[in-house]
Amino acid sequence: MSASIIDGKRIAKELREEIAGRVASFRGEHSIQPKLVAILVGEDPASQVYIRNKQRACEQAGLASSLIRLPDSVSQSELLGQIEDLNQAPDVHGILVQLPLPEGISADLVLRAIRPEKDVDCFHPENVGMLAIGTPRFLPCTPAGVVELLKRSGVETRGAHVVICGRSNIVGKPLALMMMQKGDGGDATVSVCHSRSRNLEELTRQADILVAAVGREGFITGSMIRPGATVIDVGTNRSANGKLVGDVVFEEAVEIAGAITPVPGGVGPMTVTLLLENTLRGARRTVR
Ligand SMILES: Nc1nc(=O)c2c([nH]1)NC[C@@H]1CN(c3ccc(C(=O)N[C@@H](CCC(=O)O)C(=O)O)cc3)C=[N+]21
Repeated sequence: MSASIIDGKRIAKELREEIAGRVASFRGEHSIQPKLVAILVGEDPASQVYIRNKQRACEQAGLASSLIRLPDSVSQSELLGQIEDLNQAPDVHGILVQLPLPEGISADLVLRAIRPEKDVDCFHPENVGMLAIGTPRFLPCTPAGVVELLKRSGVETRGAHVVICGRSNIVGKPLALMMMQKGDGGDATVSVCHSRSRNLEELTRQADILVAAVGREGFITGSMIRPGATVIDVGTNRSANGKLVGDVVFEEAVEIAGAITPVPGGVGPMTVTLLLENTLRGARRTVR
């Protein structure tokens, strides 16, 4: 048996074209070009890939984007000053500060400094709170990308047991919130596993949908997957040979799963696409 491959690249392209259409009509109606500004501190290689793809995607969808590069040595207060300028700028609708940040800068403080109405990552505590109570302002890009990918590949989440490996604030935790929510793309029974979980394999084998969001190459092996399950690989790890790899041992998993996302070409392109959607949403707010 061999799993069907969920083509994130193709699905992201489809969604991107839809967004481009909506951006065009928004621009026509309001004469405003939605704009995203990303701040990159230092030279994190994973962030470089993300930034490159983001810039290109913005261009293709008709969004304005710019990148502010700051040196590793930048002080926290300088960074906060930059953010405040962007908070005030009327032509900026989305602000994204690339993570991880260098030592000596508090990510917590920085993320709180971003004006919640421009927080296209959905990392600000106010936006996380709104998501948690079911009245989201933005949907966080990677979790929303996962939900959209499942929806568009016909994987039913309603009543399904979703097992998420990883409890980060960026992926595991918000994805759990979204998938347990009432309604379309949600209504799942959600379990969240992490490094302290006992009998991990016993838990993952119960999954109808298994999400790997651990950040460790080779973490999910074939024996952890129930035959026929859908496997979503959120990992973006840099392998020893320089290649981008996920958390799942793909060659094993593809023989057991019913459907599986590859890395690259799975969740990654969806993350970038949902960022475009959020930037448009940020711009919409200013005309309402
Ligand atoms: N504030 C913040 N928000 C983030 O969402 C965030 C971040 N910081 N820091 C870095 C990580 C990493 N990340 C990726 C997103 C897309 C791809 C992506 O497009 N991957 C493609 C392309 C791979 C390639 O071009 O080689 C793929 O998997 O097919 C990769 C990595 C977002 N992150």
